[in-house]
Amino acid sequence: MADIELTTPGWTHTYSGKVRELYASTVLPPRVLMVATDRVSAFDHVLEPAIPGKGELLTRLSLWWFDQLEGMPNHLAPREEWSSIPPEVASRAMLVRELTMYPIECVVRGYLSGSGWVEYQESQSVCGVPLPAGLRDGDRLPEPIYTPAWKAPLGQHDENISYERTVELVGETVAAALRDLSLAIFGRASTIAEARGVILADTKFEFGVDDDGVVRLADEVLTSDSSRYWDAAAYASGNRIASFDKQIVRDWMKANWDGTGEPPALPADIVERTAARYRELIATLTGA
Ligand SMILES: Nc1ncnc(-c2cnn(Cc3cccc(F)c3)c2)c1Cl
Repeated sequence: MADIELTTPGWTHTYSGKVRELYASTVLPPRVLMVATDRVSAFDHVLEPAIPGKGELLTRLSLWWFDQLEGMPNHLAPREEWSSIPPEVASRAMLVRELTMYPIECVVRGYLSGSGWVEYQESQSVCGVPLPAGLRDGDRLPEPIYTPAWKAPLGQHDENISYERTVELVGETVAAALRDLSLAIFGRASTIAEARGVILADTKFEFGVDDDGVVRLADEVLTSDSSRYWDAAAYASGNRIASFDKQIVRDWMKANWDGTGEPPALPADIVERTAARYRELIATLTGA
């Protein structure tokens, strides 16, 4: 896509995700530019039109969380290098160290919802993790559970795998580190979010390793694209669908698309309500 290349020299486009673009630096030491677009995806489709400001809002959220999670090595490049970020994408880009990424989506669930609820009804377990009987949709789990997935090549579905399978993929030491880091970060993020009236229901982390062997938290972190956020007050009063993430879009799609062919365009009010929800989440969490 012609408009993918940056006008600022020194960057080569390397990856297109559904809603993000990756570029490799041709001049700096091994650095990667992660650019978030305003595109929104649901049900494995990129939807039209884009959500104005989404890329910037989710980038600000990631950066805020990286700061909150001090002590956890991450992939952000040193701040003094950030002046090299192309101005054309600066508000929605992160300059990061190039890592060797682990092929594991480190999913942590603190609540039962989405595909987890469907699976629980059939097997009283989620991704092979047995759960107590009698849980209802949206219930908080007794303890957060780690339910990894194998990171399929872009465009394919990630595949839920057992912890034992992650050991086969990355070895016992790294598999244990990814699990323990994911659960620890989820615990800290949940506490920070709940102190601000927001429930972190579930999220997905990705990690990589640098040339010195340091395991670093990578990719986007705790954004409304990689996580489910709910309003704690609404949840407490029994409203289990007041979510801060893409639920507005998902619900509209479910009501207006039979899942075949190209999805319909989102109406203007859905676009605006979704943009407002993203702004509200960032304001509630970061205060900005
Ligand atoms: N620090 C890093 N070093 C090397 N590679 C990555 C890396 C690779 N893939 N992804 C996910 C992705 C795919 C498509 C577009 C995106 F913006 C992001 C992130 C990272 Cl974060």
